[in-house]
Amino acid sequence: TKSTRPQRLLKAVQKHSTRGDPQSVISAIDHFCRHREWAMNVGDEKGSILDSVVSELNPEKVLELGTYCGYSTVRIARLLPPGARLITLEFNADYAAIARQVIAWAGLEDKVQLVEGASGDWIPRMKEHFGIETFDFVFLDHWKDRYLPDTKLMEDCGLLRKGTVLLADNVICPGVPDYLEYVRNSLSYKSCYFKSHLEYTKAEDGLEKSVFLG
Ligand SMILES: O=C(NC/C=C/[C@H]1O[C@@H](n2ccc(=O)cc2)[C@H](O)[C@@H]1O)c1cc([N+](=O)[O-])cc(O)c1O
Ligand SMILES: [Mg+2]
Repeated sequence: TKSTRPQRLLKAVQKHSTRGDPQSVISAIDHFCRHREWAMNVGDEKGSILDSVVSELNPEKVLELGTYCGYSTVRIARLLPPGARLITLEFNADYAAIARQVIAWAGLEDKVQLVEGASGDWIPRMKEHFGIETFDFVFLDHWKDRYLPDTKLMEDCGLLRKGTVLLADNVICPGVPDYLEYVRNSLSYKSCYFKSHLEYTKAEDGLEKSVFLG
């Protein structure tokens, strides 16, 4: 039977990158997506912006919504200090199986906990199940109609503290208008837009960085 795109992406990682070398994994995925098959990774251009936000923040507790094949998981985890933890939520079991192998190939499994299921089910369980008080950094890159409800859910569950940074992918393409309107108009957030391009294309897209003010 025909392979899936995530399976072909994993094969490209195993063929063209070095085990235990996260940067080579990132480069292999970007090359595959630019020259073989486009895939919905945050990509190299927006990925550099993601890197700078993570490096500046040095977060201890990170939540990623939407693992897919683990590209941004590897980008973030490779920058985390020792002892820092990244929890990444993935709904699709097939994507999760590929992501686990990409994360392991990069040698980052000790920093990453991939949880299978829906964000709406797991966000309310972060405290009792993972012993998380609050997150320092949240990367939103899952279903675009879930960005806003999940942000409100994180607020309601007390998972955001003064200074928690939310970074949202795709605020232009495919777009998340309700989320943007909320974080840009709410008195609880200081928000700013990082203009960039949709991964591996010339179309405009960007990241919205929103600091929770408590
Ligand atoms: O649609 C997009 N992303 C949706 C991602 C969804 C991912 O989040 C997971 N999830 C995890 C937990 C959940 O609760 C729900 C879903 C899904 O199982 C999937 O792995 C998208 C589309 C384009 N595009 O150009 O079309 C570009 C992008 O950068 C994108 O991110
Ligand atoms: Mg995206």
